[in-house]
Amino acid sequence: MKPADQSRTSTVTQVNGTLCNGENGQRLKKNDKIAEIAHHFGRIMEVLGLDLDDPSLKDTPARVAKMFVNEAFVGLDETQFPEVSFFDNTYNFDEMVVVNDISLYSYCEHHFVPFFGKVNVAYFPNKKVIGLSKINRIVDFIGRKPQVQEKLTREIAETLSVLLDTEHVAVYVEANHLCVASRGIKDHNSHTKTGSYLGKFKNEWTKKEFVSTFQ
Ligand SMILES: Nc1nc2c(ncn2[C@@H]2O[C@H](COP(=O)(O)OP(=O)(O)OP(=O)(O)O)[C@@H](O)[C@H]2O)c(=O)[nH]1
Ligand SMILES: [Zn+2]
Repeated sequence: MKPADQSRTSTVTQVNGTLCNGENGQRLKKNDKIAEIAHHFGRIMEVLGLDLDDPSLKDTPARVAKMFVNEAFVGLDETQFPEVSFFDNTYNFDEMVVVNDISLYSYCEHHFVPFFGKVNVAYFPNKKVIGLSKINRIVDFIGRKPQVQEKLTREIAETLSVLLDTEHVAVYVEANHLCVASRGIKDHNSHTKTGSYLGKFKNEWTKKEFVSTFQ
């Protein structure tokens, strides 16, 4: 099941048989998106004074465009949301399930440079239990688009809440932002921590039990 199946999310539009994100007027097929981005990225390189005839640089515009659409920003295309397998909670497990240290790669929407780190997720199962690796896949997918850490944290929590049909979800993200570390203030020691606590996790004791698994 994909969250696009749920009423909560749907910015997807069908264009010429291909599903694209329609929110920003980007009603293009995937290959047209790649061609368009390659054209504009090539222009950026030219404006910067780079030689597009250099054998090492000539394929860079197309390479970057493919990377943006298929990898770095694939999370903008909801049709690529990972397939998720569920299992009936026949054993009636109603304790906290925690997954720690999920790898995260994302992009700052202000500077278009990466931020990356770790995500911790917990939930109380309702009628469904999710395959463990699927939580990592969902975090990876939601990470792969330009955004701020606060929005990312909340989106992971809300998506899991819908998919798992439980209001009891917690997400904690710790990340290093290259826009802070490699430019601007150039502070490579600081990192940013954000949490989203839904349902029972608003209770201080429950939140503490979750936080104690990684701090
Ligand atoms: N709240 C939040 N801010 C972010 C995130 N990623 C980047 N930023 C901040 O977005 C802000 C953009 O500020 P601006 O003043 O417009 O940009 P800037 O002149 O490049 O700012 P400096 O980074 O301070 O050089 C910066 O303070 C960034 O640190 C994020 O995930 N969450
Ligand atoms: Zn930034």
